[in-house]
Amino acid sequence: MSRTAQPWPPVPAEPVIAHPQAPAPGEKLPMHYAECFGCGDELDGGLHMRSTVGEGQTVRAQFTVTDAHQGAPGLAHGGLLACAFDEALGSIVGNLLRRPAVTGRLETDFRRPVPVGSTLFIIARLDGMAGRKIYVSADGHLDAEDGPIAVQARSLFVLVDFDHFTTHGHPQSMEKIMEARRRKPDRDWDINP
Ligand SMILES: CCCCCCCC/C=C\CCCCCCCC(=O)SCCNC(=O)CCNC(=O)[C@H](O)C(C)(C)COP(=O)(O)OP(=O)(O)OC[C@H]1O[C@@H](n2cnc3c(N)ncnc32)[C@H](O)[C@@H]1OP(=O)(O)O
Repeated sequence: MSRTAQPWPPVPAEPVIAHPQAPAPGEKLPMHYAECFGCGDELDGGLHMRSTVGEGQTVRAQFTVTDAHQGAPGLAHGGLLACAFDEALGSIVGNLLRRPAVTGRLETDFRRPVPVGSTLFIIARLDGMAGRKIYVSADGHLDAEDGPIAVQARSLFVLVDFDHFTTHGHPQSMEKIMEARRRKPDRDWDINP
């Protein structure tokens, strides 16, 4: 397989227009679900990722690799690194568009080993949209925002209705999220706008 860059987005795409009430640059993003493996605080072995909105339709997320995240001894498991990118990319779509979406496709390039104890500084960006398809990408820098790039990812998210989660997931878990959001109405989602 060639490492030559393929065109991205892979189809003609429009710029993404952020929601008028999207969080502003500098704003810290809350976890979206306490039991989320990526950002939730109720799972001991989860990634416990935290993110902040950056300038120019970006989100900055950090993932610190622990012993719970190993593949080879002392090194992060590639699947967990992909998970960290899924979280960061889902976070930029969900928070800047404020519409529900799911990952349709996620591709990763692992360029350097990521040791236990290191922190990946992930910068995710919105690259374009075509109908329900949202194209996003991210770079993961090792141990500093300007550190060497260890992992890169490109992803397609597909906008869905809230029914997606109640039909295919656990309606009671969805209710837990909605209840938390009712307590913070400024963070309410546009449902089928
Ligand atoms: C999440 C909680 C929400 C609560 C809100 C709180 C705030 C949250 C804020 C932020 C946090 C978010 C953080 C989360 C991060 C993690 C996200 C995940 O890991 S999501 C789980 C993994 N993903 C799945 O489980 C999807 C499973 N797949 C599906 O359900 C369907 O395949 C789906 C919805 C993706 C598409 O199905 P269709 O029937 O609706 O639509 P069709 O027509 O098939 O696709 C639409 C378009 O997309 C293209 N497409 C779909 N999949 C593609 C693929 N793999 N490659 C290329 N194109 C694809 C198709 O070709 C089509 O394109 P054409 O419109 O015809 O041009």
